[in-house]
Amino acid sequence: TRSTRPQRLLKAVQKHATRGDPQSVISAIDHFCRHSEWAMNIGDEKGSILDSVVSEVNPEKVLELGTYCGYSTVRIARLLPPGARLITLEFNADYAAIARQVIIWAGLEDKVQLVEGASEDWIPRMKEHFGIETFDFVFLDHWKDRYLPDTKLMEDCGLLRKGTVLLADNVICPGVPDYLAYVRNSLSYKSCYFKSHLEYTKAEDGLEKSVFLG
Ligand SMILES: CNc1ncnc2c1ncn2[C@@H]1O[C@H](/C=C/CNC(=O)c2cc(-c3ccc(F)cc3)cc(O)c2O)[C@@H](O)[C@H]1O
Ligand SMILES: [Mg+2]
Repeated sequence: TRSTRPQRLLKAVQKHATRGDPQSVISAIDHFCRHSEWAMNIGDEKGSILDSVVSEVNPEKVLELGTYCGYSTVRIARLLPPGARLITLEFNADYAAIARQVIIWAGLEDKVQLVEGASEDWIPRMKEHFGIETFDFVFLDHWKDRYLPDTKLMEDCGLLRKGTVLLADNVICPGVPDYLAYVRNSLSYKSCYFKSHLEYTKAEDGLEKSVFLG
């Protein structure tokens, strides 16, 4: 049967990227998505904004919601200091299998823990299962109608501390209106918008950075 797009994306990584070189993995995926098949990776333009926020926060404990093929996982993990850990949640087994291979190709498997499961099931288990008290940085890029409920769940589970940074993809396209209204109106967040473009296109999109104030 015909291969899937994530399988073809992984093939492109294994063909064009150098094992152990995260930048070459990023470039191979961006080239594939720009010249062969569009895929819903954050991409190079918004990816540079992600890079700058991660570098500014310099987090020890990172949570990513929605791994997909692992593109943003690699972007984030390549910038983390030694000993820092990134937990990424992905409930689609096929995508998780591809992402595992992409992360290994980038040589970042020691910094990344890919958990195959749903965010709503695993957020409440971060403390007892992973020994995580609070996260320093959270990247939201899963189903758009889940950003808000999962943010409230992270609050309720005590996983956010004064200064935790949430960075949300796609706040314009496809859009996350309920989440945006919440973080922009809540007295518990200081929020700002980074205007950009939908990955590999000229359409407007952007990232919302929200600092939890406790
Ligand atoms: C709900 N709990 C969950 N727990 C664990 N993993 C979850 C998950 N929800 C979704 N996922 C996974 O995250 C990923 C979902 C991402 C959803 N993203 C989008 O829909 C999206 C869509 C677009 C998009 C934009 C314009 C357009 F015309 C078409 C698509 C662009 C993006 O950057 C996107 O992120 C998948 O791998 C899915 O299996
Ligand atoms: Mg996205």
